[in-house]
Amino acid sequence: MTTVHQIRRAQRADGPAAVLAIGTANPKGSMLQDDYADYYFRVTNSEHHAELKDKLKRICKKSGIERRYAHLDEELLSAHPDFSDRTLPTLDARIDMASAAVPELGASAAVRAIAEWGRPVADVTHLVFSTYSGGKAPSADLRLASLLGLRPTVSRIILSLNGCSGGGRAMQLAKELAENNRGARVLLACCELTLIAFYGPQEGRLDTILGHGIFGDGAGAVIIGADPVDCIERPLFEMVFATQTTIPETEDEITMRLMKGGLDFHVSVRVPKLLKSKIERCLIDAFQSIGISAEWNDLFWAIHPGGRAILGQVEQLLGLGVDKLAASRRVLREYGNMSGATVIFVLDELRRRRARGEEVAEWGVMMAFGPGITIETMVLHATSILEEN
Ligand SMILES: CC(=O)CC(=O)SCCNC(=O)CCNC(=O)[C@H](O)C(C)(C)COP(=O)(O)OP(=O)(O)OC[C@H]1O[C@@H](n2cnc3c(N)ncnc32)[C@H](O)[C@@H]1OP(=O)(O)O
Repeated sequence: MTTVHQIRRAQRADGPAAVLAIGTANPKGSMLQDDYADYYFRVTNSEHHAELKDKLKRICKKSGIERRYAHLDEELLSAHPDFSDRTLPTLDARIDMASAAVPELGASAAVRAIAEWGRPVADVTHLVFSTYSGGKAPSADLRLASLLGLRPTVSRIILSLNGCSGGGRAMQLAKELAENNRGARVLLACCELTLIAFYGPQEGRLDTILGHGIFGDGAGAVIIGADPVDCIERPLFEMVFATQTTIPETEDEITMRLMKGGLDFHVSVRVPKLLKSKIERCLIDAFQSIGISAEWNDLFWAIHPGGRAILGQVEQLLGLGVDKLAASRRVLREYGNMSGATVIFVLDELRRRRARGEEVAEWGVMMAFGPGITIETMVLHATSILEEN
């Protein structure tokens, strides 16, 4: 007679979950960071806030960002001039706009990931969708499933308001799903559109200036599964170990709240230093848990580029060589902080570097940070197949 234990074993995958394909997408509209302060103060009719404009110019200059993408362009803003005033009730209109645009951009990224994966869309068993830009049910996950033609039995999960740790959280969840369900193929999509949180400047609200200076729009999609099918699926990164850590008593340091005028957010100036105080502990604990002793400079790094200062603090703390955070820096430079989607772009950049023959270590770490303050840490192993892609 078959035992429950045998059934359980048969239900689980044999090997670790792996990233099998990656796709990314951005809205068509983009802007050079050098032009952003002039644009923002002009379209929000805020030229009279001259000091705030100067501050935004300073932040843009020091941000390490060259270009950012946004769905909300001047044409859409002229149809919704009330978006510029955070005291007006615009949440309904923003949610309507996001409900269409978030799954559409997510689908663009997912189509690329699925094409690279090489298997039919009907083989997707689970969908994990993460966004801070939604606010209604059924959510973007259902619309995305319909846009892609996923099977009606696909198991859907929506993660909401995880902020910049959303991509890391979704990756860990997808790993658990893939390893605990033999044959599962998880489509992870993370799409963040700033239209939910775009409004004019206000005296005394300096985090509004910071946010408008660094956040951008983007979507990342990943196919995750264990026990890859020979000759069809090509694992890029094996997902070896994952943890989540919360820094105690920091719940007020990064916050988001849906208000009648859109998503209100706060990012304290202490964030880079608070992260610096905890990151090495997370890394030591992660590597000790799997019995690997790691020299930080012998790893590859996929750190969420939340801001130039965060990358600087991590680099200094860990004594990293000058090129170790190059993938994160490049993504920050070319797209800005796309919140939860950003780490997916960094993984994509790392595998491209390796495909071009640049040296990428065998073992590495992905880290993402969000409200909590939450630190998502995942130890990754780059497979040899990566070199042949
Ligand atoms: C949303 C999520 O869930 C997760 C996230 O990713 S949250 C976002 C995380 N990102 C951050 O916290 C940004 C980290 N900060 C940085 O990268 C850098 O400080 C920066 C690019 C903003 C500025 O670069 P810098 O080298 O520090 O320059 P610095 O001269 O010290 O600062 C420039 C200005 O930015 C201001 N500034 C820095 N951090 C700020 C913050 N959190 N809020 C408001 N203003 C801020 C400074 O006060 C300074 O203002 P003045 O010019 O008026 O003095």
